[in-house]
Formats: sequence, structure tokens, C-alpha cells
Amino acid sequence: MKIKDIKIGIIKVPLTTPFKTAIRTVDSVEDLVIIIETDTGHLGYGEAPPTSVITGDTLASMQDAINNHIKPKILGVDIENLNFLCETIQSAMVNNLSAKAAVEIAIYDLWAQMLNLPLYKALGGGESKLTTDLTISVDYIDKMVSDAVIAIEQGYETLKIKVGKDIGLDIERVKAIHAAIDGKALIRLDANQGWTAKQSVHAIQTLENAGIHLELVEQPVKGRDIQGLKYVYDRVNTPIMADESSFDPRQVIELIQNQAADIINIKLMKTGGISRAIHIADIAANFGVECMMGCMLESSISVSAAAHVASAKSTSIQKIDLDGPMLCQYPSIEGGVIFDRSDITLNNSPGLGIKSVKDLILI
Ligand SMILES: C[C@H](N)C(=O)N[C@@H](CCC(=O)O)C(=O)O
Ligand SMILES: [Mg+2]
Repeated sequence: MKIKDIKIGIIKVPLTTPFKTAIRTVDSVEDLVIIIETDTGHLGYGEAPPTSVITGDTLASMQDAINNHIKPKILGVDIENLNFLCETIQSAMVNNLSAKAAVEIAIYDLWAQMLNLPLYKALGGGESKLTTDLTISVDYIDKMVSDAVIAIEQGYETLKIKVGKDIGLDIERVKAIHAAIDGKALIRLDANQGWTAKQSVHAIQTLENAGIHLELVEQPVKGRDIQGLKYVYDRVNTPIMADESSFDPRQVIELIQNQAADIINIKLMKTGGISRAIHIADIAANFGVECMMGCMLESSISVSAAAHVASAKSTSIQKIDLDGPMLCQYPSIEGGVIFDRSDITLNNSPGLGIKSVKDLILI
């Protein structure tokens, strides 16, 4: 099964409600989709969002990275050489992690098809059902409360509340949501780097002293501020999760050795795809550190791949934030993983099981 061609396209899917974090607001998913064709007629699918404020990747940079730097190095290579392919993709150029992720996802899709196994089984096997949280965008307090209440009515048992805009308002936001949901869901916060270390300690201690149980607080300070992350970690009881501070396995080892985070958020778009995500999950398992499998604002192809990895690496990946497809108005694919509110079901089709991509515009 040799790589014959790589086609690139774009999908655009409107969101059910605008997605608002401390660093950006968007109202649709617009992702790069790649289709790798083999000489045997198999198709492997990959996807990556242009999350430029976090990874630096844009649609144009991903297209250029794949067409001019990655594709020439992997054309003609047999899919059975999975390790060689991943190393070639990772070393094709520095950075460009989302472009690398899109290609790796398609390669793993084909590799599992070659083995005639669903990806999670090819990776060693795991549970076919996962449960995701739902993200509540940062907004006016009334809107956030109403979004949280609706989410609970829809069966979500964990809410990821976006904060990081204004420390005083953020504390009020969390208090109002906590009161409204009345213990019916776990609350995790994500400040998306919006607080300083001192503000983070103040906010988290204030909420702790008010008797509000937070499952975790994700990336309170700037991604590069590891000292700040440790400052927070040392002063609060609530578990601290690294997101924008943890892209690659080396950073994860440093975070663990410096005791700067309790939990690591793994995202395929930060690791450059599946191979490094597996490295991180295995490192964390060896240190006894818990991970979350997360996603950017992205749709069903790449989030399906993340779900397969999460299932197979459940020793360390015990938390799931794979709500991207549920934030979209409709699924971007036919076949594959089923996203039904908080329920994620992996099916038994070979690879990712994707039959087709809706409204794909080839570029
Ligand atoms: C969508 C997911 N729940 C999420 O919040 N992901 C990111 C933000 C991604 C983005 O801006 O696209 C996160 O910070 O965890
Ligand atoms: Mg985050």
C-alpha cells in the first residue's frame, strides 16, 4: 500500500453558537482536510484547524508545508513503514505542527486500514465508548448560565467553563454557574493564558474558599510562563492542567520534573499528530501523571483520530475534552466515530471508518 497522491481541501461548518475564549472568537470551523490516496485505491483522511493564535498554523501555511515540504518526502513510501513515515513528517521542517498532524492522521488511518482494524484496536485496543465535556464560551454571565443549564439538560456531566477575560468578572461567572447548576455537573475552568500567576492564585483560592469544587483549572497563565504555572500549582489545592505550556514530549517531562502541573492536555494539533501524542501519553503513564485528550475548535476527522488515541492510551488519558464536533451545527463526515452530545462511540470499521467528507472544496 504505497502513497500515490495527497489531495488538499477545505471544509467550513457553522457553529451552534460563537466560540469565545480569552484569546479568540470564531463562529465557524474552517479546516484543512487532506486525503492520501494509495496505489491500492485506499483513502486516508486527515484534518487540521488553523489555530494561529495557539500553534501559529494558518490555512496557507499548512497548505504550503504539506505540498512543498512533507508531500515530496513521503510520495511512494509504503504505509507499512509507519515509523519511518512519522519520523519523515516530523523532521520535514520545524514547527508546522497542525500540518504534520493532518498528514499523520491520514497515515495512521491507512495503516489501520492495512491491518483491517479500527485505529484504536491497531494501537492496542481500548473502550469503544468515551464521554466528553462541553465547553461553555466566555460571555455575559446570563448567557453563560443559560448555556450551562442547557448543557446539563442535554446530559453533559462535565462543563469546561472558559474564563481569563477579567479576573473579577471571571470569579462572578463561575459563582453564578456553580449556583445555577446546583451540583449536577463537574466544573473545569480554562483561562487560556488570560490570568497572571498572582491573579490565578487569587481567583482559585477565592473559589476554593467559597466552597466551589473545581475539577481542574487549565492553563491559567501564559504558555511560556512555566515559573508562573508552578507558582500557581504550589499555592492552590485545585489540580492545575497544562495546555498551551505542553506541546511536545520534552516540555511535558520538564513540567513533570519541575512539578508545575498536575495534568497534561494532549492535543494532536500541538504534538504534530498521533506519534508524539502517544509518546506523551506513555511518558505520563510512566510518571503516574494523568492526561486529558483535548482538541482545538476542529471537526470530526481529527477529533475522531484523537478519540481513537484516547481510547488506546487510557492508562494516562483519563479525561476527555473532544467536543469540537458537538460545537458544530452538523457532522462534517459520513461514517466513522459517532458524536452524540457527551457520548462518543468508536465503530469497528477499519482505520477511522470515514466514508466521505461533506462539502469538501478541493484547493
Ligand atoms: C474545543 C475545546 N473544548 C477547547 O476549548 N479547545 C481549546 C481552545 C481551542 C481553540 O481556540 O480553537 C483549549 O484551549 O482547550
Ligand atoms: Mg485549553
